[in-house]
Amino acid sequence: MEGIVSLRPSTPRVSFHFPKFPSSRCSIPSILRSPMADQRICIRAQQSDSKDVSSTLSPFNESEENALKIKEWEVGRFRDEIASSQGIRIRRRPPTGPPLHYVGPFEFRIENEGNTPRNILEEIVWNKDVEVSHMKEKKPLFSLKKALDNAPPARDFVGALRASNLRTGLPGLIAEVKKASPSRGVLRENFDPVEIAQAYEKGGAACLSVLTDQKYFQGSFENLEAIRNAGVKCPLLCKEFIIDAWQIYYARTKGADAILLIAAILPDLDIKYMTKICKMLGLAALVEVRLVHNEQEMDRILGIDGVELIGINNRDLETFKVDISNTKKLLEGKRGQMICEKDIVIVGESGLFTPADIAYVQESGVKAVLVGESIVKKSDPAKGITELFGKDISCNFQ
Ligand SMILES: O=P(O)(O)OC[C@@H](O)[C@@H](O)c1c[nH]c2ccccc12
Repeated sequence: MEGIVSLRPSTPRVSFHFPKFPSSRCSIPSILRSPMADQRICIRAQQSDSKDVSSTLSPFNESEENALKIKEWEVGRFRDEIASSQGIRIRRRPPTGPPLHYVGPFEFRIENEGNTPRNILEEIVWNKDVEVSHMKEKKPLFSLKKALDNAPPARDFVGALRASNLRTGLPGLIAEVKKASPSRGVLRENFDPVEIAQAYEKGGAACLSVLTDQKYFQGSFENLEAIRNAGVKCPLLCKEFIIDAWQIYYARTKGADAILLIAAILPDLDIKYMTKICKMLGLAALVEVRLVHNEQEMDRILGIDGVELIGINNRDLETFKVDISNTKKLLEGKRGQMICEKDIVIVGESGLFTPADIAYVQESGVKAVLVGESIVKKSDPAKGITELFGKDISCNFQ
């Protein structure tokens, strides 16, 4: 693949080609030998007959602020490069050209795929990046750390799922409090999060998942907080697109007992780091992999120590396609053995509507399910749970 660099000096325009990324992307040497370094060399070579060019081109002569911008830009490119070596196609931010001062008097631009997200997941992540940076300005980490002292205690999310599985002989239910989604639109007009949460608890849910993303799911942290403060005993998963460790602290201050980490967005190092933060805060981390076309994500996550809970999302968040039929294939053989050895709880997520769906994922090795649409749409969500499982799983019943 070739990238094109255009230099637009006040004098004649110069443009030339350079290899955009080295083909092998995983080794450290390829990272150290960054495309940026190649560009610098090219630019210097192109400009070598003009006077004093190397000094104006060198970032080391820029002001500190410019040098910082350049570093940030380079770090962003390295991060995307590392992510891409792990099969992650989601870019954390819209691609931008390097800071203008990178080449001194020249305007420097890389032609890229444009600043349009490639799919809905990438769009959500780009929006989240802006949203989180605003939130961080309002509540810096040190103030969140102080607020942790007043947060309600974290409860055992994974323990509740295991206990429910033992009690009912069926997968433990994580019932989702979700008003809307980009793929299904508004699911419930008359939406009272606390009422729904209480109905789920009454119906036998082991845990709840509360959407907090506002823009795409019409959720909120207020909903999470209200459910926690209403005295609902089921442990709560904060269903958010986490791209920054700050969000984990924030979720905890709002009463979350677990958070979601999406393998399609986060490179291994982020997952390792964030899992450790969760442990430190007493939170469970549900690490989500996609079922559709994706064994690589499962293998990546199985290779990370300390992961206790893996969700297999039957919906591909890039295309919205739902398919549960590969669950069995993904969980058999060596992977199944590893899951057993590590005592990992597998959660089947999305697109589950009938007792037959539940039976199928259970036979495949799933010990818990995450369900939204099929129960949140019901006028009585507690009854919806009984219909979904084909039997009453509430505590009162047994
Ligand atoms: O409503 P459903 O099809 O039962 O799906 C629930 C849940 O799995 C889904 O909302 C979900 C799974 N992973 C996510 C990540 C972000 C937002 C939402 C999700």
